[in-house]
Amino acid sequence: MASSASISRPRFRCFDPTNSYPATLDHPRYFSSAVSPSSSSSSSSPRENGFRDTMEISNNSVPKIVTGEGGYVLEDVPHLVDYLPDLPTYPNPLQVNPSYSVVKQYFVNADDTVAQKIVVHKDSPRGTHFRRSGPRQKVYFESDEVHACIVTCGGLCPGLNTVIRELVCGLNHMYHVKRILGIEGGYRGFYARNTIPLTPKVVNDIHKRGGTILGTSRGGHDTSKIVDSIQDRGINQVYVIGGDGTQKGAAVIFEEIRRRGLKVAVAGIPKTIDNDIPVIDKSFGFDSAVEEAQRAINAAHVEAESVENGIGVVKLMGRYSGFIAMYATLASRDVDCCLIPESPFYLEGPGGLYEYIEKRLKEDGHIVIVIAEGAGEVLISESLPKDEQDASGNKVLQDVGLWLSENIKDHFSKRRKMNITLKYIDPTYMIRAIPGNASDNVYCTLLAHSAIHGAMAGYTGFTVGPVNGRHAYIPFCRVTERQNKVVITDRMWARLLSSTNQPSFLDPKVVAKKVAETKEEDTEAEAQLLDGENHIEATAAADPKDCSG
Ligand SMILES: Nc1ncnc2c1ncn2[C@@H]1O[C@H](COP(=O)(O)OP(=O)(O)O)[C@@H](O)[C@H]1O
Ligand SMILES: O=P(O)(O)OC[C@H]1O[C@](O)(COP(=O)(O)O)[C@@H](O)[C@@H]1O
Ligand SMILES: [Mg+2]
Repeated sequence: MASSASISRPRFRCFDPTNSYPATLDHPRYFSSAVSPSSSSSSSSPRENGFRDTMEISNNSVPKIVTGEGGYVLEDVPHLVDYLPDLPTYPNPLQVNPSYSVVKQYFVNADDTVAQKIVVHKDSPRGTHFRRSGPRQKVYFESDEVHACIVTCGGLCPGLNTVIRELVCGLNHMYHVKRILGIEGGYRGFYARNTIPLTPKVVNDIHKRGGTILGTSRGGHDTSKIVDSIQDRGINQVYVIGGDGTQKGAAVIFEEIRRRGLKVAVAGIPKTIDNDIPVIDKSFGFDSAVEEAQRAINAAHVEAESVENGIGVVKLMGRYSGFIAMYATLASRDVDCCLIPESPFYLEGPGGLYEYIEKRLKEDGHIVIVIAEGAGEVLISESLPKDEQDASGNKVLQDVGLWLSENIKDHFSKRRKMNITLKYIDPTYMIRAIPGNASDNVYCTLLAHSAIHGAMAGYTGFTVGPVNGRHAYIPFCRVTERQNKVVITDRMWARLLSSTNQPSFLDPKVVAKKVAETKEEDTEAEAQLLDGENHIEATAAADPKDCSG
């Protein structure tokens, strides 16, 4: 728990192993939840800057938490020296790189951390922070010592190839790394497939293509075989691009590497078209997906308004989180109803979907409905029970768009005896297969560079990503402990409801319950900043979560 800033403590220095000067934080407490500050065995490890007594690092991989005054909390990421204390350091080659050496303050200050919550009240605690990403003065790898590998796992997402390209070019151009391997076909590729040597020439124009040149897969995460392969090949930097499942897999790989005491940095780059990874502002590929979805929505609208009682149904991706559907709806303005997993709906009776469709048909002559693939799960599983999982253990969903379309047709044609024309469009895989758009491509560069700087600086067991617009290193556990979801008691969903004029499908009692639940268990979700909003509540005190379990 965060300590009160008013408690008198000795003044410690916060050790940043990658800068030649010590950082200072007022009254930080460096501890792990499993090992008390006084019992840490690595605290006597010699450090090159001589600050070995200023902090304590656990030998166990538990959250590294620094607390400071005013409810300040730093949720730090692991570093190779946590378990390999005597590693030598080298000057960062960027110091003499003509492109970078002229950049004022190019190197990140050791004290820089990024606040998770930026809307605060006068007396709010300062709250959770993450280590700011970027190049450090010192690195823990010599350029010709680095043997990096890149793997892509899980579903496709626009921008995957751009991240691969930027990792290869960034490693090569900034740090002169020559040995970079592409692992084919996801995690199982470490032990069951060939590798591809990656050079800037090989990846030069792959960002113009959708998919991943490395291939991907679900399942097949065999930790010891993967780490054996890393060890056998002499790989010492592992760049893992993937979603929540992939980041969980990367966390286990990191733990095994740490257990074996290997000098191998593991960096995660979060990939999810669904935008379901928490903490980060948004995921790459999301903007591209929202943009591409406009074409399908537009087609549905054209079809629907060209006929009498035209109904257009568009299914968009979003297994558990309806961000693509919500943002595509807000962007399009042609959508009359958006259905997402987070907001339950019902078909029959007053306030139900059928009633709303009939109203729109009577008033406008047509209606466009966008439905996220995970919406209406309860309804659909009541009528079509199915309990399948994919190789990664994700639930295999039924086609909710088809189910909804059949039900609507049945209701209006057979029961209401209305002459309707319904067109169902499922553009999901067409959307997922496009290359990243311009803004995603720039974003992918920043993610790749953050990951490279972090690994070169000896950080490990981290995911990169922007938090309130500033790129940070986030411990794996923070991005895997829960899923990012649309908060339907938030203003963005209210904006959507007012833009479509659709019913909320919720009665006031359910809304009140949702508000209470949100406050209790999910204050962080409110800090998601896709809409630039941040809701700081009195309950959002600096209380670092122990996500080690
Ligand atoms: N809890 C877990 N522990 C280890 N590996 C996992 C875990 N969950 C998923 N994985 C692995 O991560 C990879 C990608 O996961 P998946 O859920 O398919 O996609 P995504 O990473 O996009 O969520 C798969 O190879 C899967 O075996
Ligand atoms: O058909 P697949 O490859 O299993 O993918 C379907 C799933 O992939 C996604 O696009 C992304 O999921 P992941 O982030 O887990 O890869 C989901 O929206 C969708 O449910
Ligand atoms: Mg996933």
